[in-house]
Amino acid sequence: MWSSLKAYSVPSISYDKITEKEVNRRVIMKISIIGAGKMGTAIIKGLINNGQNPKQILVKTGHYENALNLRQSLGITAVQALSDLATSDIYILATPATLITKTLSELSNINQQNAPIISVAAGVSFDEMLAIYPNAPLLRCIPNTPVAINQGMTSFSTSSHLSDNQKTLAINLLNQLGHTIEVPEDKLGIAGTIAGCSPAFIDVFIEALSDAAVTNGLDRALSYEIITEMMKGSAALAAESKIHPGILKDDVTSPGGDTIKGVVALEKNNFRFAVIDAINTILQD
Ligand SMILES: NC(=O)C1=CN([C@@H]2O[C@H](COP(=O)(O)OP(=O)(O)OC[C@H]3O[C@@H](n4cnc5c(N)ncnc54)[C@H](O)[C@@H]3O)[C@@H](O)[C@H]2O)C=CC1
Ligand SMILES: O=C(O)[C@@H]1CCC=N1
Repeated sequence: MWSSLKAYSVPSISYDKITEKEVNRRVIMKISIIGAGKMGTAIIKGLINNGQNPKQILVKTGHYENALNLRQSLGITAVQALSDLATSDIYILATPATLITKTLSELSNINQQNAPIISVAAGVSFDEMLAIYPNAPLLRCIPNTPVAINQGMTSFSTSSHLSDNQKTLAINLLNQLGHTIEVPEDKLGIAGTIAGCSPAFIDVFIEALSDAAVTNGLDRALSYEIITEMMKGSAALAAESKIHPGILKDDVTSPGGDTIKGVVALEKNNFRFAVIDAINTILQD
């Protein structure tokens, strides 16, 4: 059922449907999440959805009440102080970027097991973090909100202070959330932007297509179903066939037909440039 502006929820796991492969991928380690807003919560949902025991997910939020609410809804373990996370196997920093260095400074005093630290903060470099916590076993990544349903696209970079075992542990965790790609740190900004920010552009596009559908008399919920199925299929066709998008577009545009008229109208309205400009504007920041 399509809801307009309501929070989504991830369906709970049906254990009888879990395959052997999934069982093997299930993790039992203690995961600490520091900051559980939109991204932290999406990661928690993805991990639980993949079979992680929620009690083994320790969550520290800015306001303890938020962690308690997550305990109520997702069954995680809420903690009050960073010092409660001393024996974690892995840390995920998902606070606003402005709080990352302060959090790392505190973490440097409590990370008893020298556990790997994953930062999801956009724009906070290894140099900035290592200046605060020298030799920290860091992995930087930019996930996107579909990690909540294990269909995320996460780009990541690793610091030289991450051992092979620490790297494996961290990447195994990210792999539970969907597709992952390692990139050099100087490419993390652009890779993270096109995957991390663009879900919002896609959502605006879905909304706009739906508005057009409703303008032309189609039921709102039906339009969302048609649009999202169309997007899934189009993305899958491009991903699986690896055919150039220009050729896939040509396949849809029948000579003298409807689609080319729509494509021309998009070009008239600078559709391509609007998209390129959106990404460039983000990166200019
Ligand atoms: N939202 C997204 O799609 C993506 C977000 N990110 C990154 O994730 C991070 C968080 O972004 P959002 O979740 O969107 O923001 P948000 O504002 O929803 O979440 C931030 C959370 O940090 C918590 N927090 C504040 N002070 C804290 C403290 N002292 N200790 C622990 N938690 C504290 C806040 O209560 C809040 O829940 C940012 O660094 C952002 O760059 C990265 C990729 C995608
Ligand atoms: O808007 C932001 O800053 C974060 C980073 C990527 C997606 N959301």
